[in-house]
Amino acid sequence: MTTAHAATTAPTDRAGAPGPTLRMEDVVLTYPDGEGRVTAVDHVSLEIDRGRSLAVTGPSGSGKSSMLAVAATLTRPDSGQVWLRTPASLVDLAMVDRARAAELRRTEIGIVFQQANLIDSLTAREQLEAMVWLGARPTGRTRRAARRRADELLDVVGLGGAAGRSVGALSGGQRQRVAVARALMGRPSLLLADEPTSALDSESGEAVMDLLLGTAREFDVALMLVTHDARNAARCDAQVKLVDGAAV
Ligand SMILES: Nc1ncnc2c1ncn2[C@@H]1O[C@H](COP(=O)(O)OP(=O)(O)OP(=O)(O)O)[C@@H](O)[C@H]1O
Repeated sequence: MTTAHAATTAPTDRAGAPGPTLRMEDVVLTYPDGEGRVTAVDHVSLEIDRGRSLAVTGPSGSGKSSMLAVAATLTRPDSGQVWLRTPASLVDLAMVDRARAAELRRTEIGIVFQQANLIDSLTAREQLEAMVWLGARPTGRTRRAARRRADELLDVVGLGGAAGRSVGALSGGQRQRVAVARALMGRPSLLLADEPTSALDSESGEAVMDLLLGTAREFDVALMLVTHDARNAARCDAQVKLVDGAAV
């Protein structure tokens, strides 16, 4: 079994102790396929430390998105452990129920997909603020805090001047930068990005990569990047290549 590392510290098993932010151990994921099952992830292990980045590469159908879906709590693996270490807890994502998974996706796990999936009628700022309303009934204080955080993050992604513009009026690259800002709203420990630049021209794609790698370092977030682009993969601290679901 090969373990891909974007980690510098030894794993330990206590919350609060040093160790990788994400540690996936011997993960297996299968899907129903006619009478039988297809193995999408085949005994894969990997680690990512806070502030570090890991690229998951491999040919089409090799299991990259499935691996990310497991780390995102969107799919539960058949077996294996998926340890997420946050400042407050150490949790096996393979074991959490749907409600806890949804809470973790709001607070500890930021996700960016190929398409930004924004609500066009909202402004960039509202798009980010909506992340907070999903978790709690807004009060005056949480409203002000959400607005402050949204504006800070829009500044970080270079869209401070566009906070009040409808996202439907933004370019593809700008929309993806809003999606990155939205993924950071909950102050996540883990940022997951699935082909975040493949719908963009090379210049916008590079800007989004700069942003993802820069924010991972700056905010001490562990970044998993699914990509088929060798240049993007080479910019990450480490890489794992999947072939037929297995790390090679
Ligand atoms: N919901 C599903 N039901 C059944 N099989 C699936 C499902 N999702 C993925 N698979 C299968 O699992 C395997 C891995 O798919 P996955 O999408 O993870 O690969 P990928 O490397 O991300 O591919 P791509 O680069 O084309 O997006 C493939 O054989 C795929 O057909």
